[in-house]
Amino acid sequence: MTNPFCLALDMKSWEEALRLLSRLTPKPAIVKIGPLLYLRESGRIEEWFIRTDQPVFLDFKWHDIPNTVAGSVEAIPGSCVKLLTVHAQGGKKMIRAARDAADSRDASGKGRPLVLAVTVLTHLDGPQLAELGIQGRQDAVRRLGTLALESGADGLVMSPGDLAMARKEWGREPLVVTPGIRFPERNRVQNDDQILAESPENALQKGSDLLVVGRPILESPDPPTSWSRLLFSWTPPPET
Ligand SMILES: O=C(O)c1cc(=O)[nH]c(=O)n1[C@@H]1O[C@H](COP(=O)(O)O)[C@@H](O)[C@H]1O
Repeated sequence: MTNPFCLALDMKSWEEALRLLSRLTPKPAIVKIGPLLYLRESGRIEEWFIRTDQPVFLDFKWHDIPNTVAGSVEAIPGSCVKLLTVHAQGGKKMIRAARDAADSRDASGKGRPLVLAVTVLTHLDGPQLAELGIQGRQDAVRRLGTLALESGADGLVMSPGDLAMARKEWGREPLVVTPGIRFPERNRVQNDDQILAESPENALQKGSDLLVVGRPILESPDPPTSWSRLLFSWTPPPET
């Protein structure tokens, strides 16, 4: 990765997405495309997938029976998708099916997307988790994360508030991706649903490998300046 930043393209039009991307320097290491944009612009996105060399994080958070998830991974067009998501709650067999399908893409020359397992969604607070029968967020992240890593997931998605526990539990090795990033000095986004959000500085310091950032850039009155602010939070490693 050229930098530890993923831009979530959660907008309604593909033109808007391309226009925003063209204004950002340096480019995000990877751009995230999920249902919000894909379902509106699937035709153009699929064409772009075939010809782009921009790394893509395809975020459909699959949570289905193993056969359906494997078939969905196989169906991804082109070879630009480097990261994809499944829900850890889909269970061992589903995660393994996603990983096997990712491996078989590699065998057929399409490259191997890394399979990320979403542990506990970053909007779920204590009362909502209790309604789901889950007592204790970090305990659930630990349990689901271990299950996912043992089932072939390459990495985990979690809130930055879970990072300290994650690095203690699994060490530096697994790839950990964190949405829920907010600039403390300009923390308001519309309908904000992230709990345990952290500044980019804190998330990096606590050991996040990839920060997923959407609305703080998309809703900024000046996206290039907000993007520079984000980049400024990161110290590139010394060149060897
Ligand atoms: O898998 C994800 O990317 C994801 C998992 C999660 O638990 N929480 C979460 O917010 N996300 C995604 O991360 C992005 C966060 O966007 P902002 O809250 O606008 O910065 C959105 O595209 C979400 O779909």
